[in-house]
Amino acid sequence: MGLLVDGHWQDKWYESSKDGAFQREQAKRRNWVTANGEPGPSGEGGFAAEAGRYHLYVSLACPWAHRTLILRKLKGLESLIDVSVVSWLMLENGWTFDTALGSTGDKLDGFEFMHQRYTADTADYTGRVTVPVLWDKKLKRIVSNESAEIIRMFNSAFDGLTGNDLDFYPAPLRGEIDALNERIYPAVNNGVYRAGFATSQQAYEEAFDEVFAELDHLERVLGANRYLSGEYLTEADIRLFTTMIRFDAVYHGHFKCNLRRIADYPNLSNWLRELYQWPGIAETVDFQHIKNHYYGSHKTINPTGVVPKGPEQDFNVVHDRARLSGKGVWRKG
Ligand SMILES: N[C@@H](CCC(=O)N[C@@H](CS)C(=O)NCC(=O)O)C(=O)O
Repeated sequence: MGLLVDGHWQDKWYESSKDGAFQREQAKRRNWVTANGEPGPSGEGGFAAEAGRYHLYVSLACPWAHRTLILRKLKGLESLIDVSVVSWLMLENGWTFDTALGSTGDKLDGFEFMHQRYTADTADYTGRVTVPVLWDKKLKRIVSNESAEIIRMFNSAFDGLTGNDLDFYPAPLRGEIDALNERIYPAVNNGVYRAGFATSQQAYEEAFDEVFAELDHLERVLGANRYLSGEYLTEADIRLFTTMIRFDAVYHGHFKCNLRRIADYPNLSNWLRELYQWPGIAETVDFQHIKNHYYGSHKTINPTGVVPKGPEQDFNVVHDRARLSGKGVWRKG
């Protein structure tokens, strides 16, 4: 674990604030691929949607990268946007490339380290070296290293090439989806990390309480709604899914979020199984990478690197969500 300073790699664990709270760095590359190359909501223009032009770097362990893999799959982008999968192990060199356990190596340049991808973008880059990264092979630049924005690009920019009309961020539901994301990101997606990476009792307990208060709330929401925003499955569900699928296997133990398991929440666990069984989603889930990465890479939390064998889980068990009315994914047009 480390970061680049003026283009040089430094091995350094996260610095928590004075009160022991974990702080996640803001993503620094925020351009957008758009249908015709016009600028998106942030960054510069010049990134037009083209088949084969962009390459996605992911870790199968990482919940943020996982979102992008799911949207790539559900939006039919697999033949247009190829993927490199980093090693599950992240130690003193940060994310590295190998070809063990389904990792692919760096398919573009055969780099050894992910930080080389960042310095290929900017020779004197300063900041953390995170995944996912969307790379432009034509301009040899990072388009974006912000998953929340990469999934929005995938939702629309390539539609003219794929003909895929599924909409995970439909205009009439945007207010509701934004409100869900604004609650769920700090309390749950990042909340489990704030609990796990806290270096003081107080910071841990605050994060822990927020995680479970929000899960209790979501359990009630999913008692009345088939999906988070109602009858349609949206990006809000996908963003929550990648945290929920990891919860009982890693966040409950490794990040000490152990008040309850997701399996103990009837609505959340049935909703989780429905999403897991959604055509295409299970193929994006890799528990070997997930468990090995967290337990093996965070030596400050688990110095031995020993990976627990359990829990026993079967996400293919039938779910009960058809009792609530649902319309699947919104279609454009
Ligand atoms: N804002 C980013 C966060 C990505 C992120 O923090 N990824 C983690 C992996 S789960 C990472 O690469 N961490 C390496 C580091 O912070 O040094 C996004 O959502 O895309």
